[in-house]
Amino acid sequence: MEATIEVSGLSKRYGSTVALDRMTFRVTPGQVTGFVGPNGAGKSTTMRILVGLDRADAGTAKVGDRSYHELVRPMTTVGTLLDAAAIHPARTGRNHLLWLAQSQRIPAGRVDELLEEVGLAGAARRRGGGYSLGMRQRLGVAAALLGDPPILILDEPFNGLDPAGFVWMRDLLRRRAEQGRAVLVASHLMGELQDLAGHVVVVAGGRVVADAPTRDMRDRYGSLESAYLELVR
Ligand SMILES: Nc1ncnc2c1ncn2[C@@H]1O[C@H](COP(=O)(O)OP(=O)(O)OP(=O)(O)O)[C@@H](O)[C@H]1O
Repeated sequence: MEATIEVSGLSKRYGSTVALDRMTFRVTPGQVTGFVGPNGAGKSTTMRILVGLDRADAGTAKVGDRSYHELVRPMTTVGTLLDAAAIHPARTGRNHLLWLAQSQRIPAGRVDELLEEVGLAGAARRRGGGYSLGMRQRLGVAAALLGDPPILILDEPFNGLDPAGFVWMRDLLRRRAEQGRAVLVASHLMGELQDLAGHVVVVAGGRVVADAPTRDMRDRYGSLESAYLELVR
């Protein structure tokens, strides 16, 4: 299986709202790809469709050459962080991960390994409902990494993290990309992405307006932020 994400001619409407309008791009392994665009541009909708949480009206969305529904143990192909708040408030962080691991036949030992890696070992036996936003985010990352997937799809992974958390997240994403994984990161943090992402897909109004190496955008516009502001005007 090739660690790629492929979105082709993806269209989606919610009533009279056009969320996606023939969205098309490809994410290749070995680098972080930034996914940027104004509020409502269609980033989350694209990601939700990629991981089977929503259905497109037209077009295809593939992870590792397959649509999400065709994956037998999806968490071993694609790790997702879309909504960090999506944890059962009464369940402990550790039980949340254990339950996910069990559903995918992932060894339980992996859970404690990951709790350690995301810095939640000390809070693992506390209820998720009492977690701060940053702690939920860390738990969400642990869930995404559980199946050691070659593809990661993360929506605003820096949300709620403290400064040390930023450094940690940056290193984690960079390392995963260097290992040859495909890493798609939606974010509004242009400064962060300028350093982290090798490639950027800019979207507006449900379609791609630019798809280029970050270096090219920086060379042409001075910074990723200037490129963004120019491109989505
Ligand atoms: N479940 C839904 N019902 C109705 N409209 C929706 C739904 N989900 C998304 N939309 C609409 O689709 C469009 C794209 O939204 P989407 O959440 O994908 O944007 P986004 O790029 O992720 O924005 P943000 O940067 O604010 O997260 C918006 O106009 C939004 O209002």
